[in-house]
Amino acid sequence: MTYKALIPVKRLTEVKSRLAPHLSQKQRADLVLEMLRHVIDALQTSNALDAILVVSADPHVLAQASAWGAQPSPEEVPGHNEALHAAAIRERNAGTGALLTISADLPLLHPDDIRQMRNLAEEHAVVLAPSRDGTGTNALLTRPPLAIPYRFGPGSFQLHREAAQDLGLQHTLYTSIGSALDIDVIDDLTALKYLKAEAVRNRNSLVS
Ligand SMILES: Nc1nc2c(ncn2[C@@H]2O[C@H](COP(=O)(O)OP(=O)(O)OP(=O)(O)O)[C@@H](O)[C@H]2O)c(=O)[nH]1
Ligand SMILES: C=C(OP(=O)(O)O)C(=O)O
Repeated sequence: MTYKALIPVKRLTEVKSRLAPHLSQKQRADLVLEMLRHVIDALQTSNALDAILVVSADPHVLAQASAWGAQPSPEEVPGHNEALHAAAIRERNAGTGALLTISADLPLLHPDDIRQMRNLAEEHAVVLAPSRDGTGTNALLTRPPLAIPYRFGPGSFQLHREAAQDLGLQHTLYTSIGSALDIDVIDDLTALKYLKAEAVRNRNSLVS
C-alpha cells in the first residue's frame, strides 16, 4: 500500500500572521521555510512514506520543496481545506492507499513520530495528532485518502474526531512533543526553547 505525505504551505507573503507583531514578513517567511525543511527531513528520515508532496500556491515554496527532495504540488483550488481536498482526490484516484496530512510548522517533529503514526494506521483508518492545546490538528493520517473530510481551522481536532466517530471508523490519537508543538503564537516560540531540551531527554531515556 502506498503511503504519502501532504504538507500544505501558504504563500510566504501570508504566513504566520499571528506572529506579525513580533517578526517581520521576511523573518516569518524564513521561519516557515526553516520549519518546512525540518518537517520534510523528518518525513524522509522516517523511511515510512513513498512520497512527500508540498501543496502550495507559492512558486518559491514549491521550488524549495523540490530542492529538498519533496514533490511540488501546485495548489489547484485556493484555501487550506480546499487545496488539500483537491490534492487528496488526485492521490486517491491515482491509487495512493493512505495520506499523512501534516502541518509545515512542527520544529520538533522526529522521524519516530512518523514511524509510530504509520504503525497506528495499520489498525486504524484515522490517526489524529492534536496540537499542544488540544484544539488543533497537527497531523492527520487517513487510510484511504479522504476517509474523513478535511476540517482544518479553529477547533479542527474535535471536528476531525467527530467525523471519524460519525462514520464509524477505527481512530486513535498520537501525541508527542514532536507532533504537538506547532508554531503559531509567540508563546510557542518560547515553549520551543524548553521543549527542545525535554524532547532530547525523553529520547535519550528511551534508548538508554
Ligand atoms: N496550501 C495552503 N496551505 C495553507 C493554507 N492556509 C494554511 N495553510 C497551511 O496550513 C498549516 C496551518 O496553517 P495556519 O496555522 O492556519 O497558517 P499560518 O500561516 O501557519 O499561521 P496564521 O497566518 O497565523 O494563521 C500551515 O502549514 C499553513 O502554511 C492555504 O490556503 N493553502
Ligand atoms: C489550521 C490549524 O491550526 P493552526 O491554524 O493553529 O495552525 C488546525 O489545527 O486545524
